[in-house]
Amino acid sequence: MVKIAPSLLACDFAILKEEVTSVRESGADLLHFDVMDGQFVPNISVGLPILESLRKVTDMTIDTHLMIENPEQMIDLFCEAGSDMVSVHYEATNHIHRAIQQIKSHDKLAGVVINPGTPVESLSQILQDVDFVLIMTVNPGFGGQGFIDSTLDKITWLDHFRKNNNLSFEIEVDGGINDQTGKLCVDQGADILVAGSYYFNHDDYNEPVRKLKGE
Ligand SMILES: O=C(CO)[C@H](O)[C@H](O)COP(=O)(O)O
Ligand SMILES: [Co+2]
Repeated sequence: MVKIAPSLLACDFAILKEEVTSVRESGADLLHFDVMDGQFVPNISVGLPILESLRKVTDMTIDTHLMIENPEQMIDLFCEAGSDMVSVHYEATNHIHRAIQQIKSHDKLAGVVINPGTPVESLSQILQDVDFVLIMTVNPGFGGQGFIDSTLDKITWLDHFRKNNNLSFEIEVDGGINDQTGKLCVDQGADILVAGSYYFNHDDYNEPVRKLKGE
């Protein structure tokens, strides 16, 4: 069964605790936490103080997506602040193995992310070492953008790669996910669907979870 990860970027931060309670009750599986530094992406979002507060009010798995330059400088802090999963962009570091090992040294699940313009084959040397791969299906930096169809082939490629090499990393997708694009991704082998605007635009959060899970 596919896992659903609402992206808190689209929630109402003024009532974060209530939002997180509603997300849990909706049957979602993970909390996706987007960190933007204004350098790697042209936007700034939330950081360590919000993550620490979030950790205090939920036992849900927190999936931290670091859209920041030089992630090695911040990985320890984001692990210690309460993340359960941390992903770093392949494009943001010259030393992806070091960054992945740094996350794992905290006993956290480690993921690598690629932008829509980055070929998925670039990941072939790191796939043995990661717990999950995050395929960006929009250019990162903003919620509410349209799904880029050409990213679907990357999911297919990853699904074949893991089967052919007996690997068990999960495939997560992020950006422009709704019930239709979500189904396309799941059909290609995606295991985790991140949904921001589609999820939080519903009055009843049970509905997007049901639809994204194809129920
Ligand atoms: O990483 C992200 C943006 O860079 C977000 O997770 C993503 O955009 C979710 O928002 P939406 O579902 O509205 O596209
Ligand atoms: Co994200």
